[in-house]
Amino acid sequence: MRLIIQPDYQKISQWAANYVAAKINKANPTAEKPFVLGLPTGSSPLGMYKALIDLHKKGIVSFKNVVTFNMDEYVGLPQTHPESYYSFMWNNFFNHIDIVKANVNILNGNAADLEAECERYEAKIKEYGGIDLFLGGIGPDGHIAFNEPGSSLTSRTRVKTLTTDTIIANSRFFDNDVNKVPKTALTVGVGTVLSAKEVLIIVNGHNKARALYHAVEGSITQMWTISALQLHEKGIVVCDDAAADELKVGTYRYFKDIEADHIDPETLLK
Ligand SMILES: N[C@@H]1[C@@H](O)[C@H](O)[C@@H](COP(=O)(O)O)O[C@@H]1O
Repeated sequence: MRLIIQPDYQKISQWAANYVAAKINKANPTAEKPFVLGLPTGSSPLGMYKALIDLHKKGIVSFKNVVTFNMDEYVGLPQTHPESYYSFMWNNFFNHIDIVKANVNILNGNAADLEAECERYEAKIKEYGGIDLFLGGIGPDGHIAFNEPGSSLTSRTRVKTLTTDTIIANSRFFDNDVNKVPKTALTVGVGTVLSAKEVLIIVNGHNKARALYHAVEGSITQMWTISALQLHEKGIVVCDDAAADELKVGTYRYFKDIEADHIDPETLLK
């Protein structure tokens, strides 16, 4: 696992955006062979989306031949609801770049048959030959997508019941009213994320420090589903100093030291 520690949120957002843009450019995608990107919602990736929009506006990256698969979606929330992940993605990212609408894939939380919807999603990812780069954030309890504590580390896309912790955390988007937060969601599995060729996770803020500790220094456990990233060949975590608060000083210095020799993705964009 690579752990990139940056001083603040602005820096991690820019680092992640540069990395994504450099990957897309390197792949030189075409309509026949698009670059397949897995995408998260939440506050963690917002800065990266802004930075990617900026890179697009400067003509540094194009999403024309990029296919996206979102991680998750609430069940039963109308697509047009301002807090649906569909609205989030179009408002915060897709409306501002040159993505082709048909290349955007978001789970349909209003499908008549939710299980069939999940199977369709996995099959479609396979049709594209898998996800090239899966981006993500984590919850304070270490969940990735909506893979709550106790989720199988080999799970695939399915319906999940949200924990009280997640419902409380996400109520900030629903007038702070837990009763307005959907109780279930469709989510890719931990196994779906781990099947991607590469995974990049953004972690910021002190409230994620315990989760980051479990991700980096803890044992692999279903109770902190992000810890499964330790099994991935190419897992990258980009975090800010505040999120690194629970790491051992030695761990912090170790990653700072070995990352010092890595190429800054910004240089790949010039
Ligand atoms: N399903 C999403 C996750 O994908 C996200 O990582 C998490 C953290 O959100 P935030 O980035 O807002 O802290 O929230 C939700 O539960």
